[in-house]
Amino acid sequence: MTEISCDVVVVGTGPGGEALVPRLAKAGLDVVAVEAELVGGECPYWGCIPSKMVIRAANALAEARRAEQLAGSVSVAPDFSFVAKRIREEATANWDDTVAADRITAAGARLVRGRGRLDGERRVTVGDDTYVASKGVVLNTGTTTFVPPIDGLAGTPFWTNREILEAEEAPASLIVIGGGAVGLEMAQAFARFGTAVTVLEVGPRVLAVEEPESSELVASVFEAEGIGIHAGITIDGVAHDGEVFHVTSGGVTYEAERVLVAAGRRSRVDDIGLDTVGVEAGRFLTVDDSMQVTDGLWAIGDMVGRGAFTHVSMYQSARAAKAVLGEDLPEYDDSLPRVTFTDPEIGAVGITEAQARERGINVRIGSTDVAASSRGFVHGPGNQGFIKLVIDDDRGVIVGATSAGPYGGETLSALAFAVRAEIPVATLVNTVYAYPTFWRAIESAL
Ligand SMILES: Cc1cc2nc3c(=O)[nH]c(=O)nc-3n(C[C@H](O)[C@H](O)[C@H](O)COP(=O)(O)OP(=O)(O)OC[C@H]3O[C@@H](n4cnc5c(N)ncnc54)[C@H](O)[C@@H]3O)c2cc1C
Ligand SMILES: NC(=O)c1ccc[n+]([C@@H]2O[C@H](COP(=O)([O-])OP(=O)(O)OC[C@H]3O[C@@H](n4cnc5c(N)ncnc54)[C@H](O)[C@@H]3O)[C@@H](O)[C@H]2O)c1
Repeated sequence: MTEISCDVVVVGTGPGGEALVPRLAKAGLDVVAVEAELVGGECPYWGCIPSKMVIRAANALAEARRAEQLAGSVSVAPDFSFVAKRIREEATANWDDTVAADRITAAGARLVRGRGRLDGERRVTVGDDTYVASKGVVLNTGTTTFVPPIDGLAGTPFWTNREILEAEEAPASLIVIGGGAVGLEMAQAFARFGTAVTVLEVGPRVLAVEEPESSELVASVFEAEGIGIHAGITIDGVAHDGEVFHVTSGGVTYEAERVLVAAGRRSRVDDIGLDTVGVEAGRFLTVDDSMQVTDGLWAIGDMVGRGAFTHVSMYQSARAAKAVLGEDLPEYDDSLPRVTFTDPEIGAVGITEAQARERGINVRIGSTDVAASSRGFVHGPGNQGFIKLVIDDDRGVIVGATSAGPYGGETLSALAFAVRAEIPVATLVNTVYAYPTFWRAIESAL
């Protein structure tokens, strides 16, 4: 066992860790980055980027089909190989992280390939080496796919987000277990490539973390596109006969060429030696607003349970950098903007109506139908959407908002600033909204 000294060890380089390492190295610290798989984590290789490329391609197909109603006849022949190629050549370099790894070493940090494990305070072991960090350790070990304990599932060749984003062709049929962001985004995108898709969701509604209106909108659009949505069901068993999956639920058997397990994520907190520093993690690792777990130990990203999004991980990375460098930190922004990239996009920020009522807020709701707005009317096919504002009537500010519709994630930006900066509703009402934009619908909702 060799002991190697340094200032900071970053264990896991998801998007936040990947950004943190050069930032600390450029500030003059001796930084060691430990990565078990690919530098950059899930987002660039099996998450955000390739999934959004599939969605971009699928939406182009959907728009081409809509042109039939707007601009004349169009012939669409979906071919998944185009996006499969783009994912290989433009997004992931065939799942090769050389460029990202070089960025780390070029910044003066050391990159150690392997699985890191805490070995007492400020110590991380990788293989035969133990890194002793004078300032401390930052954990960014992320999540893995949660595979629900469904009878028979474990022994089958099911797909996770990784296999579906490595696919070279769209399967003829697909059963999606889980109607959250991963399941819904992939369900619609593959359906637009011609895959027959069925979504099975154990909860009472899909996209349950968002407003009920968002769930209803997505379900109705999906059903109109021929996607089967079954919520409030229990999956009794999964079998694979060598060619076809058989998924049974309440006396019904669904059959498909592929099954995608998109039933949530599990934090990688079990095998990273937290016991050696006296920390017990539940589903997530608890941190304070400076991302500190205990003295000399920080954590960022999905594993801290403050929103499993790349932008959250990056925000926390910047905070952890300041904390490690001993710089002052402003208050934590917990406004949590987020976008589910279905079509229509479901953008949301802050808290939902139900959460506001649970908190005892004197709630006033503003809402409007995007399809009925001037821009929605002009847009025509694919114009479904709504804007919903959750207003704290006592304080006169918006505490949560949903922007669902075409470019709903972009329209969200105005609402994200309104929530974050607590712009008074009176000011928002006394504002000019450009005509005819989608964001002008915010005025109607107000
Ligand atoms: C299909 C899909 C689509 C998504 N789309 C979006 C999106 O559009 N927008 C968005 O904001 N978010 C999206 N997300 C979520 C986003 O990918 C995550 O929030 C983001 O990757 C941040 O994760 P993280 O930094 O916590 O860890 P991860 O990305 O999981 O990275 C953790 C890293 O740590 C490494 N590691 C783990 N254990 C060890 C160890 N012991 N030693 C060394 N290394 C270790 C892993 O190999 C990995 O590289 C998506 C996720 C999925 C699955
Ligand atoms: N656009 C984006 O920003 C984006 C896209 C994808 C993922 N993400 C992030 O990744 C996280 C993980 O996404 P996810 O969709 O895997 O998880 P999720 O937790 O959002 O959704 C999982 C769904 O699976 C359901 N489920 C669980 N067990 C089941 C079972 N046995 N049978 C049927 N359904 C079951 C749950 O009720 C839930 O609705 C998200 O919470 C999000 O933060 C973000």
